[in-house]
Amino acid sequence: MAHAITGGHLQVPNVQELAQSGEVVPARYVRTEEEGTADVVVTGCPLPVVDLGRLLDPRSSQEELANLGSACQQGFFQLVNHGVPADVILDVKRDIAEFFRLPLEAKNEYEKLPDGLEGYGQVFVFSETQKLDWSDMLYLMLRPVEARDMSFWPTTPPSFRSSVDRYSVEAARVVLCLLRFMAMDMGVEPERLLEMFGGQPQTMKVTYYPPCQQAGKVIGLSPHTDACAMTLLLHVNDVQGLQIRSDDGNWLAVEPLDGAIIVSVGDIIEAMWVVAHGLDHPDTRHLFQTHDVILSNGKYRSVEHRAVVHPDKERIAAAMFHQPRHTIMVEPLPELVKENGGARYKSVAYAEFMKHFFSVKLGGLFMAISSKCNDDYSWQYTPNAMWRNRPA
Ligand SMILES: O=C(O)CCC(=O)C(=O)O
Ligand SMILES: [Fe+2]
Repeated sequence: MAHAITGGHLQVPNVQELAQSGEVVPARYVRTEEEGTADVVVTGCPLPVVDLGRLLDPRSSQEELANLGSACQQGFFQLVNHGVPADVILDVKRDIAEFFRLPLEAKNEYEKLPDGLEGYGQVFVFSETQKLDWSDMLYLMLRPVEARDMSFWPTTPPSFRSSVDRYSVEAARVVLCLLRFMAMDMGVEPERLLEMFGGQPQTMKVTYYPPCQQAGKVIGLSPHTDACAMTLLLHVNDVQGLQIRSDDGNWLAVEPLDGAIIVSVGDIIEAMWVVAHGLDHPDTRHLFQTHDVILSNGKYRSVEHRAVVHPDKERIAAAMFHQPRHTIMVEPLPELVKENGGARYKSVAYAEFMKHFFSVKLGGLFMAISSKCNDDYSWQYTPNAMWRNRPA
């Protein structure tokens, strides 16, 4: 099943080795102007800042909640006072950086299998002609804990596993906290939203961007939105490269505050917001009957972003992706249905919802992402339950 779904990722060269060889950058990595090298990049635009300490403090919570809501509508923000102990962050950064310094043979002990996602290597290469990203990655399933495949977890440096585990716990805590406040901002019962995130599926993708002599001609990570509910992004070293698409089509270069964690709203939160409020959105409109669609004023956004590389410095970024439970039904939250005059919506299995959402958005890429879930989480397609109409 997983094989049929992923279709297999094609083997491509290790980019770190390629960079070290000093050879001319192969044509498959070189982008044209149409492929983004001529895009306008705007610097010096700070991302919104959300203060978790202020959210948690009853004296400032209300004010900060409004700030969170507006940051989520922009899609990206930096989280300060997140409460993740400094040593947890330092340890995970140090161990990740050390892993990528290992010789190739040592890193390849954790090599990704051709039809899998987890492990060390390159992902999402489906065609011989596709342009390639100037990066390697290590991808691990972190939560639920029983879904971990330890054969992909490095044992060098020796503290790698415990550092990642400790950071995973902290990231999950922060996400739970943010979800609770997001629910308040959306006007839905926090427990109702949190229930969808029980078990808190979490994966980590560490991306290693080697320096590149032709940095302006390659892309470290192609433009995309995150196929998850919420991402926490940690800059493992001090080299910047994240860029966010602004409404006018230009790229905003992100310069995070010291110690901040970058949070991005993923496609699922955007979709849930769509479902919760019944927004008329081109990506999901086909999931609803026309008469089910009710327009609403605002929404959270999952914003396109990309990563560029530095001419002479390596860059490492660790993204923690958070998902809802895989067994949920995506359906309008009852309180909002009530608020919206008892509108009728279809309930749809999360798996099917995602399949449709991403087949529109990513041309099927999601199916690759979900493949591991099929094996480990008993991801169920229940075709008869998918499109049932709910009575008002
Ligand atoms: O490297 C970065 O800053 C971005 C990483 C990212 O967007 C991702 O892993 O999805
Ligand atoms: Fe991303």
